Amino acid sequence: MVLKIGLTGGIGSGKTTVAKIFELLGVPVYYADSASKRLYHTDPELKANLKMHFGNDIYQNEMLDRQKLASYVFGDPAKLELLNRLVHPPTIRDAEAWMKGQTAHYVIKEAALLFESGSVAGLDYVIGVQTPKALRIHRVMQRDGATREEVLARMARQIDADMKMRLCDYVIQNDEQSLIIPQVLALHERLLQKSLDGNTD
Ligand SMILES: Nc1ncnc2c1ncn2[C@@H]1O[C@H](COP(=O)(O)OP(=O)(O)OP(=O)(O)O)[C@@H](O)[C@H]1O
Repeated sequence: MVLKIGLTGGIGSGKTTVAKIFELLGVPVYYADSASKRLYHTDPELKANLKMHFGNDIYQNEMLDRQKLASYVFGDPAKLELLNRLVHPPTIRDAEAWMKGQTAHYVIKEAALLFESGSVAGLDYVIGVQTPKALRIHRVMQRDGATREEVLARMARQIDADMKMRLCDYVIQNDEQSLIIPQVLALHERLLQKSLDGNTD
């Protein structure tokens, strides 16, 4: 059976880095964030909803003006929540359609807001990537050229990373003392076995 696996973690925890290692092992990975960016342009219902709630001018020649949309939701939790409520359902549907077409032993859906969006429903297991907050802040500042305050503001919009880890079935440690490749390999073997056994317990 094709197991459906979620992969999540706090901002900058290393979700994408871990997902790329699974991809090297031949595991198909759905990246929810980049999928939603595609759906902004390709999903007619989402486009209509965004125009209705945020104004026609967020699209210029049918291309989303991401900066304008970001400026509308920045610092406004209610508008950000509305945006998430509009974007998550089509992304969940898109992920489900993508998963149905896969034939691997297991597939991975990588999503920062796996629990917040409700998209955890329908998944067999969830893997969390756990990284100390100070290291996450440092890595995102380096990766994005962002200030500490900008990173902290992004983190404040997600549920606490440690709480997320308690909701996961498996946790990969991505601190400076741990190597992630052996952890991914060990998990890969376990998940292959579970798929072969038809086991989702
Ligand atoms: N084990 C590691 N050693 C060194 N650098 C790492 C490690 N894991 C991740 N990084 C780096 O930390 C940064 C954040 O990692 P990554 O982009 O994978 O995190 P993410 O959880 O996908 O982030 P976001 O939530 O912002 O999408 C990247 O620049 C990545 O190269």
